[in-house]
Amino acid sequence: MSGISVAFGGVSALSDVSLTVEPGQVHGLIGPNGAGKTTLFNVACGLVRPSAGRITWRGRELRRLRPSQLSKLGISRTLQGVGLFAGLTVLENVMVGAHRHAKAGFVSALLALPTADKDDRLLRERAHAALAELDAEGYADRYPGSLPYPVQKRVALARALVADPDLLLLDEPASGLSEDEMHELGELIRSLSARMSVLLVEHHMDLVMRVCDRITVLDSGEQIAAGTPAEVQADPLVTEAYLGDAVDVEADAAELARTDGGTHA
Ligand SMILES: Nc1ncnc2c1ncn2[C@@H]1O[C@H](COP(=O)(O)OP(=O)(O)OP(=O)(O)O)[C@@H](O)[C@H]1O
Repeated sequence: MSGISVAFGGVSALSDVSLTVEPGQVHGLIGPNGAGKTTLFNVACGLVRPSAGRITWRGRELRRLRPSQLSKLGISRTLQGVGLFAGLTVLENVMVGAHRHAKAGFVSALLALPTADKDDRLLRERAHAALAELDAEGYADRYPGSLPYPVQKRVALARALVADPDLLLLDEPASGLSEDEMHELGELIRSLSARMSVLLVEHHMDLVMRVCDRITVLDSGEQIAAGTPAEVQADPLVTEAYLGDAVDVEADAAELARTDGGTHA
């Protein structure tokens, strides 16, 4: 993505931001609250159309990227939250992610049309394998709503991985996870980079610093730094941006303490 700008109702959310995810690398996107991370992620997914800038994928410019094109392009994503279909089993949810590999298409496979038998078997095999990789195969026949949140997140990741993407877009995959689960997620993301590129939007700084090859830092819609984890950590602009955020949080807490909200906190 290069020179990306986005404005919501005339208010600038991103201004001239450029970011390249190199093949086989994990690229982190960080920044304080409201920095524009989700907006840039949504541009990469085709959910937000930039007012300026270019999106290029494998040397070809994507003029009107739509979310529905992503899987054909070899791009998978997980969004904040989990977004699983409540009425489908875990296995069926993951099969939805594999549909680009089915000749007859997922719908005919789900309806078990005779021509789709072979596809159906292949889809199931792929989905089982993806669940096994995420250590979630035991939940294949369960419905998402009955599962703990961290397991739902693993299923959502399996659904993204089953398509065997070349680029995986992850929006806050560690939210709601325990320390141990986050550690496992870090190992998984590192191992994935052997077969795909990853764009990782994440608040947990230790995870980002551990797994990323390169990091882009946004603040108030502008790119303030980019480089290796060590370079970014040593950049005074980055420290300043995060300190500003910490001061804001402290000021918010002080404000809250002065109001009724504080007495009930
Ligand atoms: N749909 C929208 N309509 C109007 N303004 C928006 C919209 N989405 C985001 N914004 C604004 O754009 C700016 C960037 O928001 P964004 O959610 O991308 O930041 P972020 O870095 O992901 O923040 P956080 O870490 O809090 O999730 C913010 O000022 C936000 O209020």
